Amino acid sequence: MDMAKHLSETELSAKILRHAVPKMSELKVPVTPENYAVWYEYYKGINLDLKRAIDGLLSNNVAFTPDVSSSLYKNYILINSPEIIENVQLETQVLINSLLAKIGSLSKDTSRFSDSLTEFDNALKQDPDPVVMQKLVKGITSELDEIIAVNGEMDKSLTSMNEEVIALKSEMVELRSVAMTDQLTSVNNRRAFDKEVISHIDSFNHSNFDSSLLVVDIDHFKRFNDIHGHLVGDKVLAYVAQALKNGVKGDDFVARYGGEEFVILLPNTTQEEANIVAENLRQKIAERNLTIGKDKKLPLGNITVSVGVASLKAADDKDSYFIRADEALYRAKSSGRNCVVSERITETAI
Ligand SMILES: Nc1nc2c(ncn2[C@@H]2O[C@H](COP(=O)(O)OP(=O)(O)OP(=O)(O)O)[C@@H](O)[C@H]2O)c(=O)[nH]1
Repeated sequence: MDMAKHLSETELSAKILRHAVPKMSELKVPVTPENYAVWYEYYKGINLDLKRAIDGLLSNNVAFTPDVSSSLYKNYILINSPEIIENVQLETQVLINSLLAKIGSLSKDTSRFSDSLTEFDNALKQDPDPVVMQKLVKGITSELDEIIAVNGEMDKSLTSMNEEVIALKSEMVELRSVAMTDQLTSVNNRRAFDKEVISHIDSFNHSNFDSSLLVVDIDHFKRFNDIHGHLVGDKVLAYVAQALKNGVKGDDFVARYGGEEFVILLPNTTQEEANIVAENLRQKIAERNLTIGKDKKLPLGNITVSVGVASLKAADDKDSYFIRADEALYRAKSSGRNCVVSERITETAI
């Protein structure tokens, strides 16, 4: 085989090492620099006389005794290419260094293997004792097996860690949604609104767009509680929340601000457009005659809401924005309820 073709020096050294060391071990040839030089040259395929000699020995099943090895070294290496020993040592060191660099990036489980390689590298530099070299090669082989096994385990634990992370992520998403949802009405809660309005104002400051805010309050809600009890009051709250949610677009953000008060953030909506949205919501809720009881025969009467509208201004923060809409709501209540009032005090309907 001619390994010298198409390979870089390091690739070639690695390839030769992978063939030479097991073969030497199989033939019980100690891994000394001299012996390794012989087998390195054999697998490199350039020293044709040496190749012929070894192939002849192999096909005749001749044992590679120390004498046989020594005469191969003297007759085919020392005579033909005495510089080969130095080259082999150099190339082997280059190979070991590149292996060390690769292993350095793996886990600490492989650090023992890296220590063994360093030891092997040092031994090579110091004209080593064959017995020590053989022991080192054996050690490296068995540690390599161990690393392969450890890496298999590592793969498994990485997979299960990955699964745990995915499960944890979905739990986090669920928890986040519970933390941001009003349990009674299933719309966003006050905390979610505060977060949303802050990021909304932040985007507004970066790229000026229209934004409007509705504050919606159920009229005389106390009466529902007083006449029908808190449980019916809760149902009315849930009904109004869903009516608001169903009455706006996907980008609009409906939240229960507290008690019987809701807020709706309308991105890309002018105040005039917001007035129309608010008026539509008010009408839809007012039109419906709610009934309660087992067979839904007990009339609950009409539910009405009052709405305050404000539009976002450059100097606004979340509080000033809300306060202007809430002041408009206060005026709507003062004007007789069941109406929409914008911050410019333009009443649109009763
Ligand atoms: N059932 C129920 N009632 C609530 C809840 N939160 C607040 N309330 C009640 O909502 C009522 C609000 O009453 P008020 O603030 O006087 O307002 P109102 O009766 O709606 O009157 P106006 O807003 O002036 O039209 C109070 O009776 C609160 O107890 C809730 O989660 N469930």
